Amino acid sequence: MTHGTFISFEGIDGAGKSTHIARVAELFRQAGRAVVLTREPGGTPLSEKLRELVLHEPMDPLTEALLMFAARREHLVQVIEPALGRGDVVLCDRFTDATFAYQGGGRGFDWQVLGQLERMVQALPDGTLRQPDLTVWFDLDPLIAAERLASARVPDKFESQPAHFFAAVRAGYARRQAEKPSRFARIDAAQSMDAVGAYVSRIVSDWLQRSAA
Ligand SMILES: Nc1ncnc2c1ncn2[C@@H]1O[C@H](COP(=O)(O)OP(=O)(O)O)[C@@H](O)[C@H]1O
Ligand SMILES: Cc1cn([C@H]2C[C@H](O)[C@@H](COP(=O)(O)OP(=O)(O)O)O2)c(=O)[nH]c1=O
Repeated sequence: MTHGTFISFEGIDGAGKSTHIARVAELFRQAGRAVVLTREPGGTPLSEKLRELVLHEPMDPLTEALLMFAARREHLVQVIEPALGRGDVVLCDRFTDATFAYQGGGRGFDWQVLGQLERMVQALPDGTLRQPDLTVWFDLDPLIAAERLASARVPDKFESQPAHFFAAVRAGYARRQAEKPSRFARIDAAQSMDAVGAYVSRIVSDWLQRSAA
């Protein structure tokens, strides 16, 4: 079966993911690859409806985690798996690491239960687990992220959380990286936009070279 390339982009709100994803898409297109640019929660009409709910309605932490995974399941089946089957590059603004970081780290929801949901939702027919081939983690001090966001946009439910919530989310990402170090590329997102952009490009170029070898 053809297998494309699946890259996720992670980090606390305001770390700079959205700024750099379009540039990564361009790099792959220049290399002749078809690119699917998508996001979570979201990426299908139903998942986008679920996104509206989870980003704006207060709810119980289990309900929140289940809706994230429900949106993900739909996204996997409708968009991600077909694209990988065609051999495309899927660039996803957040994936399951965000659930571990936000619902696990930030909200304190049980890490093992999240692992069970992950195995249920991301199981492939051959019994393996769908995971990104590469996860680019924009790591940033929550105080710097808050300064950036203050002048950037109206905050949603998550973005209105206090700095200690984002410190816990950041710790959640660090825990995920420690569990799967080979999948993660950590970027010091406190650097200038140009420096971060150059580093992201280098990571992706290395990836292109490796996948062409
Ligand atoms: N390296 C950087 N230095 C300073 N400001 C940045 C940097 N990267 C992004 N920004 C700004 O910070 C804000 C949040 O960036 P964004 O890419 O939307 O973050 P995210 O998608 O991770 O939430 C935007 O106004 C963006 O222009
Ligand atoms: C995918 C995912 C996102 N989120 C949160 C993180 C973000 O605050 C929010 C939406 O992410 P994002 O698309 O990065 O927001 P924006 O478009 O405003 O940059 O959803 C979770 O809490 N759990 C998840 O599993």
